[in-house]
Amino acid sequence: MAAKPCICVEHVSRVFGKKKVLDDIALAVERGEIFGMLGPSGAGKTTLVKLIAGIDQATEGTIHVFDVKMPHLQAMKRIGFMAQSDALYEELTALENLQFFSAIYGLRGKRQKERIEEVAELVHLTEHLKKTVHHYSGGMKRRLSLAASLLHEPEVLILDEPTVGIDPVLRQSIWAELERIRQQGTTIVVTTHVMDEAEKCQRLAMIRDGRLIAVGSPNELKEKTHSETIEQAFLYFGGAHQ
Ligand SMILES: Nc1ncnc2c1ncn2[C@@H]1O[C@H](COP(=O)(O)OP(=O)(O)OP(=O)(O)O)[C@@H](O)[C@H]1O
Repeated sequence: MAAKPCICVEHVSRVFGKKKVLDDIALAVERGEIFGMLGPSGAGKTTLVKLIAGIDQATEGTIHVFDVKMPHLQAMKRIGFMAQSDALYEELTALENLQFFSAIYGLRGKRQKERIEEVAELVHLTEHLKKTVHHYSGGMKRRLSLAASLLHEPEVLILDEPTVGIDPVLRQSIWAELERIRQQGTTIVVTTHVMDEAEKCQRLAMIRDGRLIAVGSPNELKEKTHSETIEQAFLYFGGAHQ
């Protein structure tokens, strides 16, 4: 029997006022895959990942993570979430921020120190930990947010545009790291606008105007549409061929 999906989204809609931002979304994310969500600005990607992370609630439909109906506090402790806007304390140093977040996740003493060193190294911020976040560049804040989401080694990692404002070299090393933690069994959901990042995902969901227009591996999506690039495939599914 096939293993149950790690994340199961069934008939999910989200309405804000009169606007249906997500419309009848159904998808399943397998354990240990990097699952990308691709779509233009305003498509509904952030809204969907917030529902999966349990920080917002669907108007209709259900979301299960680890077989638990979201939102659920215990399940949320096993999830790492990196929001699009950095939720950092600007007046504190980077180190104090990481200490604060690790305390929330229940990391203390030696383990806390070790994890802070590991995640800081990973995002190349070791030399800058004593700086006040207020003095950080946009890219440094993104890297610090990513480090914070990794502190407690979550089983599911949800990243909303993690590499915006990050230079290409560091972007590559962050993706190499995501691949490494995936191989250790972490399930990763990531939203992106960047086509070469989409290629690095095991599977992709293409989202437009709150609807799921296609799901599959990058190769499947390209083959199905006789496209050479993910961008062409997206345009095809979005109706550009009609
Ligand atoms: N709290 C809210 N109240 C009202 N409308 C909202 C709210 N949150 C999101 N929306 C609307 O929902 C739509 C989808 O937004 P969302 O941020 O999910 O898109 P996105 O695909 O993540 O875009 P981007 O790539 O620019 O981040 C937008 O039209 C947005 O204005």
